[in-house]
Amino acid sequence: MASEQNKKLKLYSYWRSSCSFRVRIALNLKGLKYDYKPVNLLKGEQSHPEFLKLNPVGFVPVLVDGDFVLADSLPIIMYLDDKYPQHPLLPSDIHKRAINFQASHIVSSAIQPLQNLSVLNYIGEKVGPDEKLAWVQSVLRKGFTALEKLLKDHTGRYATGDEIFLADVFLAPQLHAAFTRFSIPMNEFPILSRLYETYNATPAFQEALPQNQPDAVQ
Ligand SMILES: N[C@@H](CCC(=O)N[C@@H](CS)C(=O)NCC(=O)O)C(=O)O
Repeated sequence: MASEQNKKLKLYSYWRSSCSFRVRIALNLKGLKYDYKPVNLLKGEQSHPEFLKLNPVGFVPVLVDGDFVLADSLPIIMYLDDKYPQHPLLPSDIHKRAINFQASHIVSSAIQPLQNLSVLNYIGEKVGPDEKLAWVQSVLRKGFTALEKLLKDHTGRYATGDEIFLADVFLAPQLHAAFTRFSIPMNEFPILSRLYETYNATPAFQEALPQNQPDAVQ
């Protein structure tokens, strides 16, 4: 039954999309196989009419489970967590659970939307191409400073203790982008840097890395 269900899962993803990367980590943690459907954001495939039928807002990721179509990484991950209980992504302790949501939301509302491709293209056109990196770095530093403060009383091997939860699924892609693409020095953020090293040594995260996806451009 489980393997029949797994065959139906399709993930519309772009290799460098941090939001897609979150879902890939969740799928890997739960041991779910899926068909990878590449959407080339640089070619504007997210705005093609066929893709807009799946997600009218024109963003990856989109999960298709049989006839059910779901967009946006948080609802997708929560759906997977409800449907596939193996490796729960939310702790049972209500405070730890709330901290997981807070950390995830810092990434998904105070960082990622401000450095999305469409925002950077707009800044590049209206303000100037040289301003893009400075803008992203200021957004990352503000968000990461908040995350360091939030996590210092909760962190263990992973963000909120010694088990992998939602906060880790959201943090890993953002840290990867910051440290590899946007030249944020790792030594500015010691807790986040340590977590980043741990994620890079954890198979479910390694397999979800951008460079390990079928549409990766090396
Ligand atoms: N809240 C959404 C955001 C989705 C999103 O911003 N996706 C980006 C890639 S990480 C995208 O498709 N960008 C295309 C564009 O800006 O045109 C989620 O978490 O999935």
